[in-house]
Amino acid sequence: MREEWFGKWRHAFKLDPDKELSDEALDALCTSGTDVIIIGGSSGVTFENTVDLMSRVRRYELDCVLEVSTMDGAVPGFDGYFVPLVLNTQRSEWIIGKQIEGLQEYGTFIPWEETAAQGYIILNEAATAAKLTGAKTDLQRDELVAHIRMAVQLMRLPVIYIEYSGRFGDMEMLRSARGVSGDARLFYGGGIDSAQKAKQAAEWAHTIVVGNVIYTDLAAALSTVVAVDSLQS
Ligand SMILES: CC(C)=CCC/C(C)=C/CC/C(C)=C/CC/C(C)=C/CC/C(C)=C/CC/C(C)=C/CC/C(C)=C/COP(=O)(O)OP(=O)(O)O
Ligand SMILES: O=P(O)(O)OC[C@@H](O)CO
Ligand SMILES: [Mg+2]
Repeated sequence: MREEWFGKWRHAFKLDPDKELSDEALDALCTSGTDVIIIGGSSGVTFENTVDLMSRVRRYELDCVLEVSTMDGAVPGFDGYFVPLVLNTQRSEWIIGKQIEGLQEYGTFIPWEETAAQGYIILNEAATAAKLTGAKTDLQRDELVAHIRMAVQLMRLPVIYIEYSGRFGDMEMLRSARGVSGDARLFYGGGIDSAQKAKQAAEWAHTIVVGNVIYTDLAAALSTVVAVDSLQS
């Protein structure tokens, strides 16, 4: 299997174009030793606020990739692109509908070597993304495993994203996910707001993603980078 452009990341900060971030905070994040800045959000993402944030991150050496979550927010110039598909919803528009519309619009311009699908499994009912997509968040362990087998073995998705955005998730669920993640990279995000939680999640996920705490407690956000440094992938 070829080495993917996201294949070595252990830690990512996710920045939301719809939220304010000072230059000082951005500097601290971009020089923290994190592997990548992911730009993405599930609401209020526009072309303008995405370009603005991208150009601010571009002042640093660090890779900067976009999770495309709205048609408006598909902006050229990133190092890589993720296209999310929500696997645990019955609403097909969030599995392939919007993505096909996106391909109709931008298909010719997509840098395929640096573009990958992410199989999202959203497990926190209070997350904006869960409400937006009508995700079935109360999956039992065997249902989770079946979703991941579907994604990895049948759909051959390169990334599985266990999403608890807004709260720290069930690490036993994450452990089960890792057990069947096969050749896919397993991303985990949700409620990581300390070095200890970062370590716990990084025990099972290939890549941990830290989002909301950036905007409430920058020092705590920064402490999550060092916590993963000391672990093997
Ligand atoms: C040259 C050029 C134009 C380049 C662009 C190339 C490119 C790759 C284009 C893609 C075109 C395309 C396929 C577009 C489709 C876009 C689209 C609308 C896809 C649907 C995505 C989707 C399933 C969205 C649902 C929500 C979701 C899963 C978002 C992911 C991010 C996320 C969960 C962020 C967390 O959100 P947050 O706001 O922080 O949430 P909380 O409030 O809970 O914290
Ligand atoms: O914002 P938090 O809860 O850290 O979650 C990170 C990320 O998974 C959001 O998509
Ligand atoms: Mg958020």
